[in-house]
Amino acid sequence: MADDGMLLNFEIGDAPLVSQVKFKGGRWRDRVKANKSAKVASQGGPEPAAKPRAPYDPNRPAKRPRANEDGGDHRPAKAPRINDIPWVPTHAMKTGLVSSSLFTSIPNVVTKFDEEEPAEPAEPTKPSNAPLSEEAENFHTLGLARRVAHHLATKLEMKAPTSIQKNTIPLLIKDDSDAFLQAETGSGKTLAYLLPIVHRIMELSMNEDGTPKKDAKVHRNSGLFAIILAPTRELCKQIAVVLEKVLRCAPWLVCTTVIGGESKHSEKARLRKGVNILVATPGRLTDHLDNTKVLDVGTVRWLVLDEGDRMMEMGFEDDIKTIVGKIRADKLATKNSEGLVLDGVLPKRRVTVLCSATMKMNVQKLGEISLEDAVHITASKSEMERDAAENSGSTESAFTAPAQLKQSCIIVPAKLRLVTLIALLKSTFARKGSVMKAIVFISCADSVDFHYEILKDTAVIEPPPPPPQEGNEAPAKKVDIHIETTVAPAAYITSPANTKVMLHKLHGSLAQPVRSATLKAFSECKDPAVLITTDISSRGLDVPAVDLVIEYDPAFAVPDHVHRIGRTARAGRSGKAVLFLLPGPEEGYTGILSSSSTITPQLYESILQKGLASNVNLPASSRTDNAETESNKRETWATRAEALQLHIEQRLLAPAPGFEDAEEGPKSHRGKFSKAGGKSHKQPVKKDNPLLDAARQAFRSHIRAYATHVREERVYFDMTQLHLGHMAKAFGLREAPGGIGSGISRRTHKFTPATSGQKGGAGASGGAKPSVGSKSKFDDDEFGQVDEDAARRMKAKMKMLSMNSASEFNLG
Ligand SMILES: Nc1ncnc2c1ncn2[C@@H]1O[C@H](COP(=O)(O)OP(=O)(O)OP(=O)(O)O)[C@@H](O)[C@H]1O
Repeated sequence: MADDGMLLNFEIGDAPLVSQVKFKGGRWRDRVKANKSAKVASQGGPEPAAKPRAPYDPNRPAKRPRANEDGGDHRPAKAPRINDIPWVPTHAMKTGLVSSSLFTSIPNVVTKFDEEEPAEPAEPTKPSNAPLSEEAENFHTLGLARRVAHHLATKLEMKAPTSIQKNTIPLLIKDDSDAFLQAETGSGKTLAYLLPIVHRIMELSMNEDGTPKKDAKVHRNSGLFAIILAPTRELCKQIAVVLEKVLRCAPWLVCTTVIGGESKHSEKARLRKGVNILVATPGRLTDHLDNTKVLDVGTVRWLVLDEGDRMMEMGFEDDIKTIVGKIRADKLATKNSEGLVLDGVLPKRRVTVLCSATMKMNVQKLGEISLEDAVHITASKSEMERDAAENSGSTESAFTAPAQLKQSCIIVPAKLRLVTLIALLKSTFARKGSVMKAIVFISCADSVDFHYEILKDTAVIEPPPPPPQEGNEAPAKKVDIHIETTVAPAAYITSPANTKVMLHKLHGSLAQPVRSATLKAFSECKDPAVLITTDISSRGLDVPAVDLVIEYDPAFAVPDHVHRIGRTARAGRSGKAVLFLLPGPEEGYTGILSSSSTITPQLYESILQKGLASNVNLPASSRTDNAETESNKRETWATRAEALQLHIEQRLLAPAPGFEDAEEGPKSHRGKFSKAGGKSHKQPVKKDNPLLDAARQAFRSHIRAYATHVREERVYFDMTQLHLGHMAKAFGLREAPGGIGSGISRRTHKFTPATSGQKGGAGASGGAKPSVGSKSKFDDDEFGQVDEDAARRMKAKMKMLSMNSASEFNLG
């Protein structure tokens, strides 16, 4: 592929390469300039390193004095003009394309950085969501049957409960009140509500000595006792997997899911066979309650609403009202159809449990719909933490990130975002074993698609091996067709230590089997892996070994940020979270985040330096020789960043396959010519590279998504302050494409990711393309609230853009 060629040319600083450059085509001025620089380069001069460049000092204060303010220039040295760089990809010369500098006209960062790297605390921070000490607590002493406690300890390697489990389990075993469970991400809320439910259902078939009854054993047809609702199919599946593991100690009990994405017929068939615990998405359950007669909720004693606030946010309020109403309306059966007495062992009333790590205002509303005299159960906090939470007075601040999670932010100028992201991922995976899994959160599906395409290896996944020949014993390797377009090696992120890093993408516009298979692939990947995703992965997702979360686009609201970063540092494990912010108003955003946790600012320059310090960990396909040569040592991170950006821009501008072939002219012409007996007229038809289209679409969706930050936070995420031209650079584009204005006028903080086709998801977090079975996420009807102010600001922005169309990117 042409891209590969460019990757090869990305190997920089090799003199022999320069002498092979022949400049043809393009504008004559560019050819003359290019020939001049090639001639100079072939005579050994001027090398990038020879240019006067301010040495980079990572320890310098980030509050950068302006150039000459203190007699020196602390900004990265101006990168050489592209035509002066002898290793510039030949394609740029051929087509007369020139890149603008990444380091010019970038806004000042006002955040103050520590002069020195913050010293590591003498003692590592104590995890706040870890299991308690085994000596002090165990599951049996909380009231769980010995059989369950033993199963947890021996089969699931869980010997002691977490704090929220310790506080919830005894209460839900003894008491029949409604409950609101609230604890940090990764603190084990799922088992906190599952274990008491399983324990009490199991009790129906246990003797007093804890042995299973011989005759009256509960089986799958004994009744549906509990329904667990969760907002996304992924989360439902995850809950079902945990439940299945627990139920291995009571194999006579059965759980299943009704979540859509498969035929209703097969879901009905499973319900008909009988089920004791059902995990469902609200939309699908409502459908079954309306249409599936076999679904009898008379015996249901528990209704759990996991991630309740998210369900409200996704527009499931009406479904939840319907479900609660139908369950409550159905008379509570004291005996099941087989005459088994349920009261006394199971709760005497219908118990509702609401669950979340954060509490948005809509949880209160959900509480009003579903809870009656609920007990508020939280994880035990130290006195100091409780005081801090109370003193802060904020409703959201009580919900902090796990204490052991290390948070930092990078203030990156828009133009440098993409190269900084690549540099960060490269340095992250530079050492073997240090980071196994990273999640990158991006605001919309189109942008996820684009970044996946840019970061993946151009040679996608190995084709499936041929079927075994007769006599050939080797079993055929199974390749999951669902992940062919969502899992690929990551070309830019590899290092000599980690030569294989797998890239995954996930968003709500993908078909359900693809989503499930991709998540499974990420979760089970033995190689280091990166997941690029929308907020669809922010809630409840429990993937072991996620060491790093990168918020490349900030969350649309603070609670979403808390959930996103909570994908790491789970159950006492360590983890890091990095937030990308733009210089300017966005820098103030850390103020509202750091009321509950410390966020250390990092210099983007040091990220670039770390990630692009050496040439040897460039994409495998671009390496002609792994040895660190003298010439590539001379390169600086700034020129490497320029080269990387240029390379990406070139990939976008490379002609689409078939561009060089002359194509038939328009049909009408062809007909005319042939009728007249003339020669068939061929004319080249320009086709844009699909990657360029993807970049433009991603850019548009990104800008639209930017407008959907919650109203209170728009002071930090201010559309009017966004430099669209600079932002375009972060998508490998040389100028901002048009077409952003339409649709921007309508926005809402009730953005709804198209997570599953359960609800036609509107909004940015799920992506800016139509979800499965839904309309475009920016369709007018999808938005509940019209923001005329946003429309006005956007129009002004677009006007400004068209006035400045001779932007700095139109250099060619
Ligand atoms: N007692 C325990 N001992 C060890 N590990 C546990 C224990 N309880 C739960 N875990 C593990 O902790 C992880 C997080 O659990 P879970 O997904 O229930 O957290 P959560 O509080 O629901 O998080 P979130 O709010 O992000 O959804 C899981 O991998 C789970 O297996």
